[in-house]
Amino acid sequence: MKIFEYMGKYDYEQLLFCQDEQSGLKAIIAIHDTTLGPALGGTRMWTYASEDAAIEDALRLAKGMTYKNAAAGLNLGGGKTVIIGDPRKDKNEEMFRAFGRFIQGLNGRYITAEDVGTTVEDMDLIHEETNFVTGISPAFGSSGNPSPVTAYGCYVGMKAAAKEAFGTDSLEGITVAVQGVGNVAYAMCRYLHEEGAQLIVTDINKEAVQRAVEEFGAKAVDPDEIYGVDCDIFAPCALGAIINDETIPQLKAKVIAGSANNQLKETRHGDQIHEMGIVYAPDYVINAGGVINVADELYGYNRDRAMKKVEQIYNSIEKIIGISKRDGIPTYVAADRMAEERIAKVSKSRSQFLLNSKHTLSNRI
Ligand SMILES: NC(=O)c1ccc[n+]([C@@H]2O[C@H](COP(=O)([O-])OP(=O)(O)OC[C@H]3O[C@@H](n4cnc5c(N)ncnc54)[C@H](O)[C@@H]3O)[C@@H](O)[C@H]2O)c1
Ligand SMILES: CC(C)C[C@H](N)C(=O)O
Repeated sequence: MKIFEYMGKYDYEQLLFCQDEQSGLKAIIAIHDTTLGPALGGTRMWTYASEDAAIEDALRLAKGMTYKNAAAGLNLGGGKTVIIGDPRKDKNEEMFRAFGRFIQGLNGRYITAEDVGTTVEDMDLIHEETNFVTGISPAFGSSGNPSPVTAYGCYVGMKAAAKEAFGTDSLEGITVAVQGVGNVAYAMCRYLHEEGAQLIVTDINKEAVQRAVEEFGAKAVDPDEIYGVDCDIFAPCALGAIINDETIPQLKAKVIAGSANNQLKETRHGDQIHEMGIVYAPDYVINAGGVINVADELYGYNRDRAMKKVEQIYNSIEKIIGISKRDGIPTYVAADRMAEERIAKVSKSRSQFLLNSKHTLSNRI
């Protein structure tokens, strides 16, 4: 991979490779943009097919966090970490403590939290070495696992998208096909079930499927079948790049609204679903509940305040659909514009000179 070429193309600030022989830590921290503030983004632990695949994932996810944080109105930039390894077998205390020390070395440029493959317990270990970590245990006055809050944000965002497609935001009697019933989707399915939606689920983890079948009366299908099932809403809640050339022709849903990051394999796939009349809730807008929740820790965690902000995801999705219709552009473009405009405006307002302790004039203060 031509790393500098890629970083230059999308204007990344920094990419760090962190290695600790004793614990087996191999981590890649990507910082995309810190115009709005320190980069906040989770740590993913995953068995990547190659080092290049891990680097690309870290970079793509970090950029997504820049847009997510900007669109959510947070004063935070975008970054992400991937740890190469199997979260079921390769974790140990030393690994997360070593990782915490690397984060501490960045002196606040990057703040981490949970993502796929990492847990509150892992964040607590990182917290032994640095304060630049969120999503730690409620025992520390923190917000804990972000997934249930992400799920709530997805649920309200899905309702806003449904209103556009079906004329009502009630999900009663609506059929939702859910890909991946892990931490976020399990909690999201509970909201959907309570509102009377019919669920079709799939997961590569049979126990996760069984739980959804037993608790929510969901119908189970094989992983390859989920794209083509008869449904009103498709909710991608596993990994990225699942809106692609193979899956789009199979889709019967009128709405795509789910928690997965980087759902569009390429931007042209966003154009394609727009032309098909599918209402797409942009991934980083609908799944911002978790980051909104953990970011509140930076001010001293207040759950009511955080949940009020998460409720706003409904309005954000409505606004983006409005811009998309007004300007005749796909929703993913409308969301990108919203985020980019905010970053550009803040960048401009911060361009004036401000004296700090390092400047030659500082002894005149
Ligand atoms: N956890 C959060 O707060 C949060 C916030 C924002 C975005 N997200 C994104 O939402 C997605 C889900 O996150 P999560 O925390 O629930 O992760 P998770 O690991 O708990 O759940 C993902 C589920 O998807 C399943 N899966 C993986 N590949 C699959 C496939 N090919 N077909 C079907 N199922 C498959 C896994 O077995 C797992 O059960 C991820 O893309 C994550 O980045 C999560
Ligand atoms: C900060 C975390 C809650 C990040 C989360 N995994 C996301 O992708 O938004």
